[in-house]
Amino acid sequence: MSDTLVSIHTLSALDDAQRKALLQRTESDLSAFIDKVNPIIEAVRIDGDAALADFARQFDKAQVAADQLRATTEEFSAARASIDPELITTLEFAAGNIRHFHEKQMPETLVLHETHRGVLVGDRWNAIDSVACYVPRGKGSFPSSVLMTAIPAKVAGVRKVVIITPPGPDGTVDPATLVAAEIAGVSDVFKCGGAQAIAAVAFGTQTVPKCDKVVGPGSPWVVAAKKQLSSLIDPGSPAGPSELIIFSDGSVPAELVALDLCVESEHGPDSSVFFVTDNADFANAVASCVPALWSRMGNIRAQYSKTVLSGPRGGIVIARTRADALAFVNDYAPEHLAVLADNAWQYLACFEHAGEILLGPHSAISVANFVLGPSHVLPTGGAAKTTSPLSVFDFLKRTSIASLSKEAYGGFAAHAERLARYEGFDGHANAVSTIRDEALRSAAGAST
Ligand SMILES: NC(=O)c1ccc[n+]([C@@H]2O[C@H](COP(=O)([O-])OP(=O)(O)OC[C@H]3O[C@@H](n4cnc5c(N)ncnc54)[C@H](O)[C@@H]3O)[C@@H](O)[C@H]2O)c1
Ligand SMILES: N[C@H](CO)Cc1c[nH]c[nH+]1
Ligand SMILES: [Zn+2]
Repeated sequence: MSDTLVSIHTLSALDDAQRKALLQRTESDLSAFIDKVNPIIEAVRIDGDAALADFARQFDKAQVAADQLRATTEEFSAARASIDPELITTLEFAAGNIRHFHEKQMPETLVLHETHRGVLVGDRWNAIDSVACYVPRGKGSFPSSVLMTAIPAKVAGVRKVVIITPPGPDGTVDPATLVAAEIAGVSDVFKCGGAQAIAAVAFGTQTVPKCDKVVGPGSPWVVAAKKQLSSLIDPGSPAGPSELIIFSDGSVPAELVALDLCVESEHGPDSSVFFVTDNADFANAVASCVPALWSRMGNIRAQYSKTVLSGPRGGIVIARTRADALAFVNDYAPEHLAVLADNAWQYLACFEHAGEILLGPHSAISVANFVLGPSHVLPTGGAAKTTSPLSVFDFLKRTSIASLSKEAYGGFAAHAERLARYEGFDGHANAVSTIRDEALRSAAGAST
């Protein structure tokens, strides 16, 4: 049994600075990563594929020749042949649910409202041209992230969807990642990861195409590179190290909370995972269940989980009152929020900021991570205060559409002219003055 203890943070005992520190994530201060990714970005800009091959050797311990960065059709076939057919069935099950959820999310292509007689205003939605989906492979492989990024992009209608993912030491892409790409309908998979992969799709290299946007989760190296390259490529919302807050009033077994604490904390030492409650006895019961669960995990995963749950970015937060507990969760704005309570729906209105809210003891975080339907790519680092989960809307943009009839025009032109004159724009004003009326009249006369 482990002698590591789960951190207990008593909210009422913290001063402002300590409470603020509890809200910090690894990605709250990226300066150390930014210093290191800048030369990587520059090398890819100058040397393209050759730099990608060098960095694969350096960071992924992989031998990938500069002219072999693209996964071949033979590699796709070999990947399919090498994995358990039941895993393929599961990937297809997940893909079906993800596709279904995102198809339901699609807006009407053209939405128009008649705000005055003869005045039509509205929105037209259409897809962006190209997107790169980053699929991590540092502390594990993530075929689920292929499905969670590429399927919403395809449903939205993006013409060019590519995948960038670090090669393994044998120089190939993780086989389930390739099969997931095939299931998602993506055939362009490139063997590059980390900051260098983000630079590759931002600049374009001899092999990797320049893309309009990059989405997908990643380590702080990836998040830092997205930030540095945001003037060249749309970096989407940050999806950095995984985060989870579990809220419970104590109406479920303590072991359930402990099980879920071990979910996102096993991603890596840079994750952030808390159980927040106002029930101190229940908190202690949860803390005492966790070590037995660590002993049922592999060494590396248990070590990551211990590091997170016994450190400053994890453990149990005990609030004096229910309102204090809920306020802490909203200040934190977690990526995932699990509400483990018998009557979980009663708390929904209390939570304003979270990437995802899972209600009730059967809405398991692991089900949502892998197969439920909504994307597991969610805003981290507090970005859930202003941004949303990855969805079809990340791959769509709106254009305002408007049309005025001849009859409606008159009711608007004089007002427009008045404001134009006030703002000092003669050209604008003339274009809706009697000069336009005369031009329109003479055009009408010419056509009769
Ligand atoms: N927020 C979300 O939606 C979401 C979803 C899934 C996963 N995640 C998170 O994604 C992350 C995945 O991280 P990962 O490490 O497994 O894979 P990763 O692919 O993001 O990172 C590995 C890459 O980082 C680069 N790297 C490693 N060490 C480096 C160094 N010293 N200098 C420069 N570059 C270096 C290498 O290029 C390597 O290929 C995890 O933190 C996980 O929690 C988040
Ligand atoms: N928890 C991740 C999102 O934060 C998703 C994931 C994929 N695999 C395991 N977990
Ligand atoms: Zn996870």
